[in-house]
Amino acid sequence: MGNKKAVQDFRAWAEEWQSGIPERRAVILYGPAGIGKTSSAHALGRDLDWEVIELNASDQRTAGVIEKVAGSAASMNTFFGGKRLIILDEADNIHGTADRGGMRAIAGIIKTTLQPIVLIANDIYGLTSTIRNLCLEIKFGSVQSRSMVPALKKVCEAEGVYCSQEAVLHIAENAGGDFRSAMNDLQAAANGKETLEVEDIGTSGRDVKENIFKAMQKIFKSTDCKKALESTRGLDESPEDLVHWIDENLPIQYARKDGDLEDIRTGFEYISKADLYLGRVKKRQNYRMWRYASMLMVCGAALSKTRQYPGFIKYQQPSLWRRLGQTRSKRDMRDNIVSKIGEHSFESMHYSRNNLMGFYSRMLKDEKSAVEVTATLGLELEELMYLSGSAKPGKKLQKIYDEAQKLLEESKGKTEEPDFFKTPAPAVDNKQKTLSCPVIISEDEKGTQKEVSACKSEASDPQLSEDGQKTLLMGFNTPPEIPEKKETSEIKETAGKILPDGPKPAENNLFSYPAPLPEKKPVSESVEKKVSSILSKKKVPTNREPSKQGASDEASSSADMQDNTGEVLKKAEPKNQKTLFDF
Ligand SMILES: Nc1ncnc2c1ncn2[C@@H]1O[C@H](COP(=O)(O)OP(=O)(O)OP(=O)(O)O)[C@@H](O)[C@H]1O
Repeated sequence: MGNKKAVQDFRAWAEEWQSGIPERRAVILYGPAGIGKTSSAHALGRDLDWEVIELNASDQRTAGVIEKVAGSAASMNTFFGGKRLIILDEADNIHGTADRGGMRAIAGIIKTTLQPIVLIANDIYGLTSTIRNLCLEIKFGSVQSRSMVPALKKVCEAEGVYCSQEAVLHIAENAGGDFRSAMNDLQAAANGKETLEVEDIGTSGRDVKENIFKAMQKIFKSTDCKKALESTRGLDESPEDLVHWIDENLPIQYARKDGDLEDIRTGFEYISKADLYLGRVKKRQNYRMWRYASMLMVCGAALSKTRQYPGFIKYQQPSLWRRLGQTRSKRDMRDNIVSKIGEHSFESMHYSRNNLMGFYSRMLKDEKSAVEVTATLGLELEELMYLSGSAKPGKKLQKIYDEAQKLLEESKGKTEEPDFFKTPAPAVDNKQKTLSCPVIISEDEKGTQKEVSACKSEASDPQLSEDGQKTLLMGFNTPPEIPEKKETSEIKETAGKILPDGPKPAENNLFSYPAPLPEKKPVSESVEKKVSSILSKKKVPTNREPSKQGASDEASSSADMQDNTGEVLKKAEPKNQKTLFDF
């Protein structure tokens, strides 16, 4: 129903597929919701007897999923040689965290697909310009209410409900060009009825989008706060959207020829207070505070006028939304580049955007590094333009891009990164090996002692890569491997025999570790000092001999303490090792 021209173009594109591969392998059907875009795609598939595969917004549409489902469907022929129509519904919503990389994947598939692809979108600017350039764009318009009437009547007949002409007309007009809404309204109104009159619709009629304009009128033309609030209650707009409507239209409505801005100023003060509440709602997730926000924005705007503003005003949709829609593809492109940088540098999106993007952009200034950066990140020509800050894809950029593609072709199959980003392998010298592989004394079966490296031989050691590069694990002082059968005391003994130039093994003590502490005084000294100061104050014997005159309880406890400290002092060997006392 309706959209004749759009349907014709769509059909013509499909006919091209019947006889080969058309120049544009994919089509974008775009326009408002509920006007038959998805239905047209399915109808086309049925008319031409094509198999249909649909990926809609409820499916997770990451790059991986799209490549798996649409990619393989696009590159394989059907069993009987017919075509397979791939429908990507709500394609303008493929963004954000979950669908990251999805747009790139779609662009890649469109370039090489052997099967027709249909992208469906409400907002064409929600798609990247790369995708838009690859596709044929077909615009679908709202369905006119007079076109809806026969279709609604047909549905009534099929359902065995009598609908009066006025009732059907009323539903059609109320739908605002959205046939899905009209059908929903018809179903809601006719539910459980055999006849449907216009009065039945009055109560169940939907609050269509156009009502926002009526609500604007109530807010700006009257000073009745209650009525203004009521007009916003049944709207399909949350206070977060409504505030943009009021913000956009307040200065239009309260503009005065004499240039007096007082009413506008007062109105904006209320809007800003409402905005504070909206912020709190978001932060605390306390939606009860929406009522204060609504009250402030609606009543504030209505009561801020000091005089009446008669005459017709054409209320506007929030321009912020339009601007966001227009810049969305740019923001998407930036996020795509940032995600590639993040992937390459193992950094977050946030860090990559704020700290790294500038560096990568500078690397594009030198032609040689630009080719390598482009290849390594897998930049598209448009992304290259964005990152280099060029408005047009000049010859220089095109050359960089082409060379990067060549580089990628050449490195296909190789797993290595281009040299530019390769980390040079550190030289491995014998000294390093000695440090990381302590030598221990081990005894063979005959009781002969031998010096043995704690690490396995280089050739058989999995921690050493082929080119002799050290792995991460090797960089740390891992305690030497100890044969399982040995008792703990034996292990300690073996550990004690570690040669002086090798690192000391960590004692199995929660509070000690073998790292040298050069700037700190040796623990034992400080403990000794403390203890001797206590002892000198208490004047107690310095050994375990019992006091001849009978030591006081206090003194004996000090003696115990000294004894214990002696233990601690012993444990504190070697001197620079940290102990419990240090904490
Ligand atoms: N022009 C039309 N002719 C016939 N039926 C239509 C038309 N528009 C919408 N419908 C009916 O409305 C319902 C919704 O249509 P459809 O899903 O095709 O809309 P859409 O434009 O793809 O909307 P959205 O953008 O929300 O996906 C379908 O059940 C379809 O039968």
